[in-house]
Amino acid sequence: MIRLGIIGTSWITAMFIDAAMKTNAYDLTTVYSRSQASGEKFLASLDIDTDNVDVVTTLSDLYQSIDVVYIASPNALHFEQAKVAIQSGVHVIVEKPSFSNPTEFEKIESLLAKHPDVRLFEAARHVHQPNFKAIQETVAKMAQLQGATLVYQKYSSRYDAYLAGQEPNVLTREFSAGALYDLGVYPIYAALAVYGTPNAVQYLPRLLRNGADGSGVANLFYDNFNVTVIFGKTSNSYLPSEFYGLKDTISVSNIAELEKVTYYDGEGNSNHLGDVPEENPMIRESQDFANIINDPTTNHAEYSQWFQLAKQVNQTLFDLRQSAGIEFPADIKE
Ligand SMILES: NC(=O)C1=CN([C@@H]2O[C@H](COP(=O)(O)OP(=O)(O)OC[C@H]3O[C@@H](n4cnc5c(N)ncnc54)[C@H](OP(=O)(O)O)[C@@H]3O)[C@@H](O)[C@H]2O)C=CC1
Ligand SMILES: O=C1CO[C@H](CO)[C@@H](O)[C@@H]1O
Repeated sequence: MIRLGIIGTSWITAMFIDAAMKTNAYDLTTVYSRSQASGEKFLASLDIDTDNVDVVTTLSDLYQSIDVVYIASPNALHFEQAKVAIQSGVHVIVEKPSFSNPTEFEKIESLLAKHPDVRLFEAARHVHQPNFKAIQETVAKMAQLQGATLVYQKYSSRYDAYLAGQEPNVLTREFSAGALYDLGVYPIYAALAVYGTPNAVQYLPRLLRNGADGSGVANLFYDNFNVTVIFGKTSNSYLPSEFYGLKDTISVSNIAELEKVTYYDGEGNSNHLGDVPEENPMIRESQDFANIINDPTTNHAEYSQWFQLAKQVNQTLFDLRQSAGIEFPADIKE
């Protein structure tokens, strides 16, 4: 069993733990929280046997007792927490977006080179779903690609707090957040996983009063087509995403959740691709990561592919941000 520790005690961590337990590959051993009380409260909220789980409040206590850490803290904290994990010989599963900028990513890559037995995964759950593989395989068969329109726009419960005058982490540049890094990362990941790295990018954001982006439209320019990406945290969209061949189209109900994937041929006849996803969308990624931790040699090519994709996404998010003049304090810390 892989000894799992976690950082971050919000709902997404509970979902990851549920997924990890369902794979039967992990054993939750340690919860890290800034406060003992909130760590214990989180532990008590889990629907699993937690008798042998410790709550700790320092990273050194966390990292001495685990094989892998799942990091779901605000984005700007990922770098330091992952760095110390790697230095401690602990594998890392870091939530999207993994790091604030390419400088942080490259520092992590250099550190990993000094710790060759340690693996780092970005938790981009959608690209591990069978329905995502169905999209990739179908696009690969399409004649004369014409690009895509990808949408992920979801009203943030934290936008209520913002409107009431507060500064929730996910809507601030201080925590390397905003619409592009929080939600845009899903369609950007999808575009790069399907089409590779774009030649050029452009981002037109709508900024909040604090300079973070609340919503926006991005364009990714490839040799023969463009990908338009629409995302935001200030309203809900029910538009599907689409990938275009010359006459045929793949329509996806939601590019992050991938509940329904439909193929339309040139005459408009449709058929469903893939399957109904599991209720917990993190099961596939946690299983994929466990396979690599348990057998790093056999699964090395797959690991390298994901790592390179994570690196390209990190660079693309940064380039998009640069094109819009959005700076994060983490860029200055470089
Ligand atoms: N894959 C997915 O579907 C999702 C992924 N995410 C990702 O998970 C990560 C966390 O997001 P989210 O839960 O919204 O983040 P939050 O702002 O809610 O913070 C998460 C946790 O981090 C700790 N924390 C909060 N503020 C601070 C701070 N100022 N300093 C240090 N620690 C802090 C808290 O844990 P404690 O108090 O116990 O220390 C908190 O529970 C992000 O990277 C996000 O992108 C988020 C939602 C869904
Ligand atoms: O990845 C994510 C998916 O949805 C959440 C909100 O519902 C986001 O805030 C989050 O970061």
